[in-house]
Amino acid sequence: MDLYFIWLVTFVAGFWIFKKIKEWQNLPPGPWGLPIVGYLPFIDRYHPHITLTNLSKTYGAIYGLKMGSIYAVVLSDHKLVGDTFSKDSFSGRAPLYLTHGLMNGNGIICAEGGLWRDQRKLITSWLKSFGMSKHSVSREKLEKRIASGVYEILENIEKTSDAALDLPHMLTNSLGNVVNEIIFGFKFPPEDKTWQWFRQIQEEGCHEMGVAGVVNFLPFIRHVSPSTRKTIEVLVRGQAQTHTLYASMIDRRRKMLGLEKPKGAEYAPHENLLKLYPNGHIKCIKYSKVSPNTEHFFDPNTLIPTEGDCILDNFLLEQKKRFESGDPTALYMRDEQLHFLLADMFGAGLDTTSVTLAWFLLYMALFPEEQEEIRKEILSVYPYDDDVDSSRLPLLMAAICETQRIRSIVPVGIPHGCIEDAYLGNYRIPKNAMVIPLQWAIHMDPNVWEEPEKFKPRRFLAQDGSLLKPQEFIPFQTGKRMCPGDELSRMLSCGLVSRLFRKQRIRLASKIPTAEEMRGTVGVTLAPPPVKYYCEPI
Ligand code: HEM
Repeated sequence: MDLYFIWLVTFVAGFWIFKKIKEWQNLPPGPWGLPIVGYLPFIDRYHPHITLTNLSKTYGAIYGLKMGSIYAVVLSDHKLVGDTFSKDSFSGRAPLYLTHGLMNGNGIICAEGGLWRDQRKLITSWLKSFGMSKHSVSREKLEKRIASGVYEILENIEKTSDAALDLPHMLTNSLGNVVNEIIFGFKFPPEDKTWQWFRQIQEEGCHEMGVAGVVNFLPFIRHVSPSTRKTIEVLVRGQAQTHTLYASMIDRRRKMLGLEKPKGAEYAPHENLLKLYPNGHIKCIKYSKVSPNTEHFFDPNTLIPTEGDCILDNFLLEQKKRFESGDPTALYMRDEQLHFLLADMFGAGLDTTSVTLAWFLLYMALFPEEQEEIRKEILSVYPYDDDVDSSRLPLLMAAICETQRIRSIVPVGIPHGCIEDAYLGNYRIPKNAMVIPLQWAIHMDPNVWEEPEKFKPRRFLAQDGSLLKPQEFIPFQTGKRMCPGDELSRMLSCGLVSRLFRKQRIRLASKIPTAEEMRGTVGVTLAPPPVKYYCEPI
């Protein structure tokens, strides 16, 4: 009996070890790491995309490595990214602490499964109906909204003659109001304190999320590192603060539409936030890791409501419909989800577009001859100040594409999560693996792009002068979760730059950034060095 038992245990253990070795053998190749932390200590904290790109030169277009508690698979070939991200198995999000832990799978960026599919369908169709598709009837209306935001910037520039301007900051403020109209249905008044506060929370949040990178992979770090604990505190409080602002916008927009909050849609913190200050004012506190906390009171009635369609109204109307009809998917339309969705749309839409434009302005100031050529194109196609169509300005669009290639604003890409055990070719990808589409490696591959470190907008032009879209160019990624705001961002960038360049010539007021500064600063996005500009009227 004893012998039989020993034999059975040995057999089961042997089988288990054999199975594990087989599984391990089928994983993609990759570097060894240390126990617990994996390869994390060897990744350049400030330029992780460079370390990962260098590894792809050793291990190939697909490799795997342990990053703390997470197994990551890195893809550095556009075709592999396309094939992988078109599969349902890879449509999840990586189980990172900051995304899963802080967002709880709410919103759209961190959502998965039924919630994600439902919200993505809604967002895509709403964006289209607002004019964000090439042949939409409402496109003209959207162009006009964008134009009005741009005039605000131009007026501000004209007012500040001869001064060195923080142009990216000015652009973000005005662009932000266009995005605010589309998402919330409100604009902030010019120079509004609460708008600055809201932007600062967003900017510091984006920066801190990058800095806190390691906590994503080793969540226990927050219990031992006071600095990481403080970062998380700032992020959590910042989130609560912005939710206060959303709560007041939701309340006001609901009243404007004459809607009641459906029973079952309540979000407890929302109710409490609005009860805090009976006169309806909001206490806006700015928690910071780098400066003392500040506070001010905000009267939501100062927000300027807009006429056009917005995501918030569409959500509220859909919410009413689903709750009234007893649709089981009403579950996806609760106020809690709405708060996270608004935050996602604002963050995804504004930060990405303004960082892209900030890099673009910098390259335009560094390459004045390209700036002149682009201006010539704008003035020849649109001699009068008309609504602009990006397809008629190929050189301008080529320069924007080249900016997005040479400085991928999300250089490691936005990772996906593997929702079930799956295979890529012969490699086994385990459930919960993080799949990284390494944009930097793809956009800087010398086998695809000649002299990849050189800024050459014309690489995006065909011989007949039309705009080329090489398949290796994936700033918005590809597949099931591809950015739904790509067309909006093109419309915003083109609408803004074409009007700015027709009126102003820009040049650097700060000293030329060093090669090191031109590498950018990694947060959620790769930010350019902060520089100022002179604008000279044409
Ligand atoms: C230059 C500007 C932009 C860039 C480079 C960019 C890039 C990206 C990337 C790389 C992703 C991840 C896609 C994936 O997971 O496979 C993404 C997702 C997303 N983007 Fe953008 N984006 C930009 C502008 C916008 C704008 C203007 C909006 C809308 C207002 C927007 C809304 C979103 C949303 C909602 C998602 C999440 C999609 C999902 O998880 O299903 N983005 N974006």
